[in-house]
Amino acid sequence: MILKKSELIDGKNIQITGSKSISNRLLILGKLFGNIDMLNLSNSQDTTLLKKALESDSETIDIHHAGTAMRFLTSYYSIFEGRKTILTGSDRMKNRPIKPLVDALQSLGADITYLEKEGYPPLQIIGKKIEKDSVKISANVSSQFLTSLILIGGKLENGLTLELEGEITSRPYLEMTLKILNEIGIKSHFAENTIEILPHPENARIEHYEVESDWSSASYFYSLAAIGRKSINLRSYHTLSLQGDSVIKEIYWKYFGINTVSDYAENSISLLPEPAFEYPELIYLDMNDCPDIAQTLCVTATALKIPFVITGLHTLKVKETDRLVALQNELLKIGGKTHITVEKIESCEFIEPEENISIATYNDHRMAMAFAPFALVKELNIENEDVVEKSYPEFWEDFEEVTKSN
Ligand SMILES: O=C(O)C1=C[C@@H](OP(=O)(O)O)[C@@H](O)[C@H](O)C1
Ligand SMILES: C=C(OP(=O)(O)O)C(=O)O
Repeated sequence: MILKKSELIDGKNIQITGSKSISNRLLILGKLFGNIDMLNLSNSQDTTLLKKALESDSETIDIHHAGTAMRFLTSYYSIFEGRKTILTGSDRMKNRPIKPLVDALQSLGADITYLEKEGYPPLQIIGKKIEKDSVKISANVSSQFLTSLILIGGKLENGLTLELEGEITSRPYLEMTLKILNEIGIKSHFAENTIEILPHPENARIEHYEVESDWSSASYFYSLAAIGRKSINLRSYHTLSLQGDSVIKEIYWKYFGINTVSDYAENSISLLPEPAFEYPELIYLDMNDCPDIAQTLCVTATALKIPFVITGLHTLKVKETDRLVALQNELLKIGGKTHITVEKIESCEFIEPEENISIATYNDHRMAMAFAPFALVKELNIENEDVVEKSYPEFWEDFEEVTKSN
């Protein structure tokens, strides 16, 4: 899809649907502890796939590229007594690790077999009653493994205690899980390297839940506002968010002068660029807590030619693609020479963008959405633009709504 050189239109309103992470947690919890009537559920493909899986009686469940669905369903089917499930996904999913989660579940007594490569999907899972109540699990590969166990913890007779090994990655996602549990009445304790989930008290549940909109999706509008220096209004956002990616407010204020002003009555926020903002000489950030917005930030900084050093990114290698390599390849096309390590990306030099820019997207929705705002600088092609549907199916309509080509 060619994005012509564009400018931002001032003051447009965009409604983004519910957080994919919150929606996916609620879908699993609803199945385990009683149906939850959800407002503003995410319309992402990942959430739709999870919802369909939970409604399906088929033996084979294919969750395509949906990482959280893959991980959350592994524990869910492990305790689904009497159900045999073949849980599989896309080729990429078959190369995204799941061993720490499967090891933990097996040591709790679950019956899980690898059907192809050891340590990776597809899995055969025979659901059974889990009697044990404590397990060790490595916490530095993906927080989704821990969330998966936490979600079923309250369903086990004696609850579940997790002993986390190694550094904890993507921590706000764990805190989100525990806060949602608390909202439905399941108590937990998280101190140092131990997470304890108490058994679910009988009858505790929530019937209705209004999901706040997705902050990772909002990040692309922060990037547009930062590059285009015009305002955008987004709904439905609250000042207090369960999502770690809401830190985008602070990051884009500090480094790009984008002020986030909330309208409480409307549940909306306005992104207002500070006039005459002085850009920093260097952006130095650890994004271990918010890995999904790293691509957004790297593109904004490159578009504005602000040098950056971003650390804490070791999980990017095992997401929809190796995001560090993908970023390095594609940033070069828009004029950003970078150096990458296993957990870091830093800019080295800004050069002229290519004459005919064509951004490869590597089956990764966030590559497409993160690079789109560069159209405010120069025309570019986004290859396989449909990838956005994984998290934000109407992204291109919304992008068109706030921009006009010139
Ligand atoms: O729990 C979640 O909803 C998520 C956790 C994060 O994954 P990792 O913990 O693997 O970094 C994040 O990248 C993903 O998009 C959603
Ligand atoms: C990493 C992501 O998703 P998942 O791991 O759930 O596939 C994402 O949405 O950026």
